[in-house]
Amino acid sequence: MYPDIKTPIETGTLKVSDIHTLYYEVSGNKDGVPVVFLHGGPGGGCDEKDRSFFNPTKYKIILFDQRGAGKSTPTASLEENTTWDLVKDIEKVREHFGIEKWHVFGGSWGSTLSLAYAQSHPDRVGSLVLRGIFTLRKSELNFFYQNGASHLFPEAWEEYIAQIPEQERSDMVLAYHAQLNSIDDETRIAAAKAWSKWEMATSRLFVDPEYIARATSDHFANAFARIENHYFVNDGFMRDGQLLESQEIDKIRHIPTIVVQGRYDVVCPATTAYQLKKVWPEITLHIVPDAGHSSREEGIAKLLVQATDKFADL
Ligand SMILES: CNCC(=O)c1nnc(C(C)(C)C)o1
Repeated sequence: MYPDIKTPIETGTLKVSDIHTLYYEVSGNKDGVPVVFLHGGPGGGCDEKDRSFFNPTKYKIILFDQRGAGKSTPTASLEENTTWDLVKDIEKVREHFGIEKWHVFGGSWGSTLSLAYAQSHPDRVGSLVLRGIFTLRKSELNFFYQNGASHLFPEAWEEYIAQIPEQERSDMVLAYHAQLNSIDDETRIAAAKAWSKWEMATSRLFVDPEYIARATSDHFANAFARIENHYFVNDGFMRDGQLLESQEIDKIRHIPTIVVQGRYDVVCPATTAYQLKKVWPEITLHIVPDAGHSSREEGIAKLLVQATDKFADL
């Protein structure tokens, strides 16, 4: 990855609805090739290291926290917070900067949102760099939150289900929804930490205690868990498999696209990236043999930077 960028060249806020105001920042070259970074979760917010996937001399690097995430306000708000609200927000950010067309970069939920945005506004997307493909199908949610990843991380799974009474464990996403929306603060925070810890404990090939520690900060866990769960109980506000439908892919087939996928990604397993390649053979798909889900895994980060370097000169 490129060296850390500790200070953006510009930060600001953008009011996008009666309720929501987004935090954004610009790094790199203010007159450079524009790229927008779409973070994961949903609800995960941006991290300063996300600036380093891009050559700062070539790119105008635009990061923003999606509704309710990171520094956007109100924190963890679920009102007017849907996939299609976020797609409209991306257009509002683009128009705010007076950009005609930009590159789009997203991993995990960020890949979901990148696909939804590109299929809604294909003429605004110069290229796509995607990581850990997630299309929010019921089968994907079932694998990670009900019966799949649980067989690979039994210790972390035991902690995740301990939060839920046995009689409610047949639908973990729904059971967590009740606790994440409880009127009792303690219940809400405990559920948010347990939900977030499950994801952070399974996001890397080698479990990273520091990475997990981030999940247990109240502010992060609250937004991450509540917003993720809200989207999942609503099936991402999409038809099951919508983003992979051939008529949807036809809208973006022409867009240069590179996908980087960890072989041992248990959060967003490689099967979805493979399905995307089957329906969209024009994409370049890299499956990294020694990586899990995180964009910071060495093999994944290296190929992501190779991809952004390639597209900078498009
Ligand atoms: C199912 N959600 C996976 C996702 O989008 C995601 N995983 N980790 C993240 C952060 C890096 C933003 C914490 O997002």
